[in-house]
Amino acid sequence: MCGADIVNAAGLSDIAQRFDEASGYDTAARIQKRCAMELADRIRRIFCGKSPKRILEFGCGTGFLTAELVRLFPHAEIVATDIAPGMIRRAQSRLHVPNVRFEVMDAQRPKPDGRFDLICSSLCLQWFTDRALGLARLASQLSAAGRLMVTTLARGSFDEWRKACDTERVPCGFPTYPEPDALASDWPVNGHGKWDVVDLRDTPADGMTFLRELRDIGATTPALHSRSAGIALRRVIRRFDSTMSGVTYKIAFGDFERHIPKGVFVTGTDTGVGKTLTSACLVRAWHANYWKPLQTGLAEEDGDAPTVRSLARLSDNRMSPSAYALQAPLSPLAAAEMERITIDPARFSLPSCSDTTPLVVEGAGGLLVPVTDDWMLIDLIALYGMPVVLVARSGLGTINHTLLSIEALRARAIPIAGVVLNGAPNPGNRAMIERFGHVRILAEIPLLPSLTAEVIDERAQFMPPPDSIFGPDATLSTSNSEIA
Ligand SMILES: Nc1ncnc2c1ncn2[C@@H]1O[C@H](COP(=O)(O)OP(=O)(O)OP(=O)(O)O)[C@@H](O)[C@H]1O
Ligand SMILES: C[C@H](N)[C@H](N)CCCCCC(=O)O
Ligand SMILES: [Mg+2]
Repeated sequence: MCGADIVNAAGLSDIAQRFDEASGYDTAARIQKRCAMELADRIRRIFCGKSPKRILEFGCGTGFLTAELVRLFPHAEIVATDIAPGMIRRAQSRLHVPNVRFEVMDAQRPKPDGRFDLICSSLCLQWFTDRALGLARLASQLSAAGRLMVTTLARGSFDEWRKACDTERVPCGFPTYPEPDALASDWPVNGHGKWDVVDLRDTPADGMTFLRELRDIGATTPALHSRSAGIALRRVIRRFDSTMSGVTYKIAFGDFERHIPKGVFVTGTDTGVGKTLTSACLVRAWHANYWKPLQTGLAEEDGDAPTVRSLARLSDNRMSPSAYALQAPLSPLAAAEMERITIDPARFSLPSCSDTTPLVVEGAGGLLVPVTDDWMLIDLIALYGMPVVLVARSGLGTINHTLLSIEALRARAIPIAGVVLNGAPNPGNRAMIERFGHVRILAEIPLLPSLTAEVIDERAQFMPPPDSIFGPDATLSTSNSEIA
């Protein structure tokens, strides 16, 4: 049950309130139970004997799937969430096990909570108002090869009811559920997903029972029970009862696996801090490809890609065009608004890269730079999951900026490869950042007399070897305690 929309006096969204009041859920939810069991069996087969360490379930309802997860993975840490507090209370009353933590959460805005090896949900996704964005946010919390496994309603669900409504020329009141192709296009860009649709038949006693049971599970939509629909509804029920023998649920089973490409995301404590310079050095040192997904300020400059191409002597086939190339020297959101463009953050597919050719991605400005009304640059970094190279000035003021940036990255469990200090060497600041940031200083770039390809050739020799970032003994900083 998900989907923050209109919020009532109790602070519950409209959808949350309906599920909060769905008192008869368990008895009416025959299909929900069958879906949860089938999804659990698919999860069992995918993990075949191995147990995910951390599991996030969203839209847990009264805990059908949660109970199966506990049975399958008794030693996993399970975080079971739902947008409706009433559902959480019922699930908690059903499941008293130490390895399950129940939380009220809107799955469309999942709160950062580390990495999960499995994120799963049964019959909740259909309540998302923006499925692609919601899935991208959830997939950002998957571990390196983590799985996102869900069920949702697909086109053709309740067609028997729709036909009765069409015959009686009455609006059917159900949303138009997506075709499998539409579902497929909503998979996040940080991995590979597939869907398959299974028909589940349900045989409620009659049309009135069908509607009442939908209400009992909180799954109805306002149009079905508005006053004015009363008379017309009785005609539809008569039509349904006289022509139909049951209801089909087209259940789409989704299975998505995260893939973290071999590369780094170069971000900084600020704009103008040396991200492009560092990117050019890394590209040169690693023979890497380069991408600048979000470029602004083209009214005043050529942009970072041409700069990296020239400084790192990069051929065109080693670069990809920016997803958005904007004129104003502003944040991507502000620059896009000036051009009446809406940035779609869930569709930034990474350019191809390979194990032999890593990818260097450069951000725009610092971490909390707005890209859309509810998507920051740091969310893009979390989505890709690549280790971060944080570029910071070397001089006074950098300790605060750098530790704040590290704190923001840690809060989202984004791995940090290390910090590049740019400017006149400052051993004191370096020591403070290492000591309080628990990060490696990957390189120090002094003030350079000029920026040429020859200077970059020379500086590239001081960059860390790729194996120290991507190899089996890579030391990425993932927590304040130590360099993992
Ligand atoms: N160590 C250095 N020595 C000399 N010039 C430098 C040095 N570092 C950066 N610069 C210059 O400072 C300016 C900003 O550097 P750069 O473009 O790399 O910053 P950035 O973080 O990529 O900025 P943006 O946020 O716009 O992408 C550039 O003109 C660059 O040539
Ligand atoms: C224009 C500039 N060079 C970058 N491309 C964009 C920097 C955005 C910074 C937003 C901010 O933190 O105030
Ligand atoms: Mg730059």
